[in-house]
Amino acid sequence: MTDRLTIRRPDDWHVHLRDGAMLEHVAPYTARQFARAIIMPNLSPPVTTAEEGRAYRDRINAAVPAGLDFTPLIVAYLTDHSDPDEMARGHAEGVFTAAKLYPAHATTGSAHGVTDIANIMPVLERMQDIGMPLLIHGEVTDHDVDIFDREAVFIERTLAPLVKRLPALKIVFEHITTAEAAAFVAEAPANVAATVTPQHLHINRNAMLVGGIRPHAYCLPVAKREHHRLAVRKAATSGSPKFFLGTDSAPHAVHTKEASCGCAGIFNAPYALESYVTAFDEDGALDQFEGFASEHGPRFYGLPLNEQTVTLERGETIVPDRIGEVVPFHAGETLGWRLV
Ligand SMILES: NC(=O)N[C@@H](CC(=O)O)C(=O)O
Ligand SMILES: [Zn+2]
Ligand SMILES: [Zn+2]
Repeated sequence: MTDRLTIRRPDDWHVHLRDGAMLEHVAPYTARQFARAIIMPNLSPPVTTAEEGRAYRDRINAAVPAGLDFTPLIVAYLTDHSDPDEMARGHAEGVFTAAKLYPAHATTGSAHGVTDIANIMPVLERMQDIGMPLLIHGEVTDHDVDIFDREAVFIERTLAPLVKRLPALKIVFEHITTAEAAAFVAEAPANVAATVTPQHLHINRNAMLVGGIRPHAYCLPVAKREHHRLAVRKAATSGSPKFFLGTDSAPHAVHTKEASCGCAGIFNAPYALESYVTAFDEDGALDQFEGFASEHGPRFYGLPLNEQTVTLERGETIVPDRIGEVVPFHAGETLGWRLV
């Protein structure tokens, strides 16, 4: 039995650090574990220009405690009015690592998102030409589609046609939650990959709804049935280079979650590595953890692997009920691994 695991320092390929006081509060948790992170741009207002991206990067760097080695990778928020030249300029100047497609009104902070993918086709064509990755919140927003089906329907209606139309575009299907998504990505060409969150490895929809409604288990895409959780877990622990770590840590103040209309998002940053490694351990896949956490992501993005290491060991991690104004994922639980 492995009791200690030393791996290359991981990166988080999908995280919400927010802005202002929340940024100050949450950035240290991400920076102490991860060397780099893809920072989601769904601020209000969203990060749409290279100039806004640069200013946001400065604010993030100022919020990271001195002595922590951490590089934020900034992402452009695509709107119906995004300009191919502005995207290409931001990418060439090293501000925008990627661009994010939020279907309008699909999730938190997506009101300025794209109403029809046809509106951004010139931008996507340019991104394909310059090798700039497209990150996707993959859910349709049609009112006649059940919330539990929105990811699978997105594959049929939007993602599969997009991959056909722009076969060389680098695409990350973010925070996958279904067997359909895991299968689609596994069978797609090498330029299509996916991130997987800790919550979608650990919980199914019962966690949200059994014994009372549990707002801190609510995020988007919403957790699905158990067979979907198992399929996502199998993909993550398979060793396939198409699946990599992206926490989707999405902090919301407790009063905005525990409300008649609560916000979507789970704050998992503080114990992200302990949470992931627990799932890999349960599946007898500790030997696949370094690939998932530290190698597949940088290889997909064309970035160097980190040279520093981190060590995880078997031992108790007690997750507190609250961290400031935010309830963390696994609140009140004890995890069987700790970050040394
Ligand atoms: N995942 C979530 O439930 N919420 C995210 C947005 C997102 O990633 O969809 C947020 O910004 O709060
Ligand atoms: Zn999302
Ligand atoms: Zn997210």
